[in-house]
Amino acid sequence: VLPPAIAEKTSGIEKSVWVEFNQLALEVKPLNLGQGFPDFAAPDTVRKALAKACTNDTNVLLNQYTRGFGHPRLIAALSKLYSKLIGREINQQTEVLVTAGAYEALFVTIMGLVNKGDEVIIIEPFFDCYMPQVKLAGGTPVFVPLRPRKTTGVTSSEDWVLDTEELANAFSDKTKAIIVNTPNNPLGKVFKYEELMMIAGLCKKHNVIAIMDEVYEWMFYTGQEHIRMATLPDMWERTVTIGSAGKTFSVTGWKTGWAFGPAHLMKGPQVIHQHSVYTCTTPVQEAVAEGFEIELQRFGTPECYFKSLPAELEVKRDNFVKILSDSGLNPIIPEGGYFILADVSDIISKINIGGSPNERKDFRFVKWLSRNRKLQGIPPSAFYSPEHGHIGENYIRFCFIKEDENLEKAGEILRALKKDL
Ligand SMILES: Cc1ncc(COP(=O)(O)O)c(CNOCC(=O)O)c1O
Repeated sequence: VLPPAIAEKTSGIEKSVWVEFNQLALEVKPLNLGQGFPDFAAPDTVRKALAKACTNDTNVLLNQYTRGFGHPRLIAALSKLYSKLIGREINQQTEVLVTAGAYEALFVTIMGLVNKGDEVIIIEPFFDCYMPQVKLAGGTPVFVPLRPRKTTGVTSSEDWVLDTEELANAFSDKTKAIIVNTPNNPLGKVFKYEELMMIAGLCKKHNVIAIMDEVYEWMFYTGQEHIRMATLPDMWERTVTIGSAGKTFSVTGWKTGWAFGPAHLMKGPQVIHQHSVYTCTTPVQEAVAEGFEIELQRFGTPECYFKSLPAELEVKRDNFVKILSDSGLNPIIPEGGYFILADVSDIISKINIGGSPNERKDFRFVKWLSRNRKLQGIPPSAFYSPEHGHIGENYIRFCFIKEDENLEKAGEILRALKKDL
């Protein structure tokens, strides 16, 4: 008899939408508008910086271990950038932690702050790892969904709002933290000042920490602005902000992220980090640091990558909204991020998508579309709790940080599907 293997703490969190649908993509080889990464080259600034770091004959130690909480050059760049954005001096030694992607920043923050039995409020739709990470920390996730105020005609992520009473009722004396993702994946909602102030008020009233997932902080479109919770009155001391080099510089394969906040909130995450990943890749951190130094030089100009990328994405977004509308899918126009949800209930009602009845409609539809029309998205109900999955299951999520020709190809596939129905 073999010893009992998998740890009990993994029960209930075995599934991962990324594992399942990346496997499908490998099998089917569809046009993949599923997982969020660009299908075009990353900016030369950081690519050249990485090549230089790896092959630097004067500083050969760039291929060896660096400082555990973050490579000094990157910590300095992050502190300089965010001190400017937050409007306060961020201490390089105690208030910034570099991690293996924002994924790890979320993990060490939740593991480092949440005690067994603590409740953590998660606003839906949410980046799927929040729930399993809260459970691994022994916490209890409490879900509060954004709900659409408007579902007919052209809609926007702005139409998806929190019911303030429902949110207020979710707080209890056990609530330790609330996780807010703005700009939001998969909706693309950019939380407004008033919405963040409402959340901040509840955090202060119940002495709750705000864990802000801001990996899409530069990707907001005309008429929008990204407001940082840590800048709101009396919120610095109770906010941990999380960022991603993968999203900021379009290098998702580099798996480098960060968390920053007051020293008393960073201590726990640092302890978890030092006993798990301990230190992140040195040459990549060197290259990301150089990337930030370059962008800080030209900060605010149209050439700055933090401006040029969203400008390029907004054109892609508007083109893809038209492609979806022309194909009979009702898009929710995102205010930010690089994903778009489209209502597919009309299409689903006209085809036999098959699949097992205990699987949500959107999971079955995404598999059907990938296998039968070689176009892959992601099922949005994966970004909901089981009880609220019905809110997302009439949609499909597409990623539009893709070459224009690939977005056009997706349009051809979808228009052909509409014709066949
Ligand atoms: C909100 C959010 N937080 C955190 C992360 C993780 O960031 P990183 O890649 O830096 O670990 C991501 C990356 N998402 O990409 C997968 C997808 O949705 O297709 C994210 O969207």
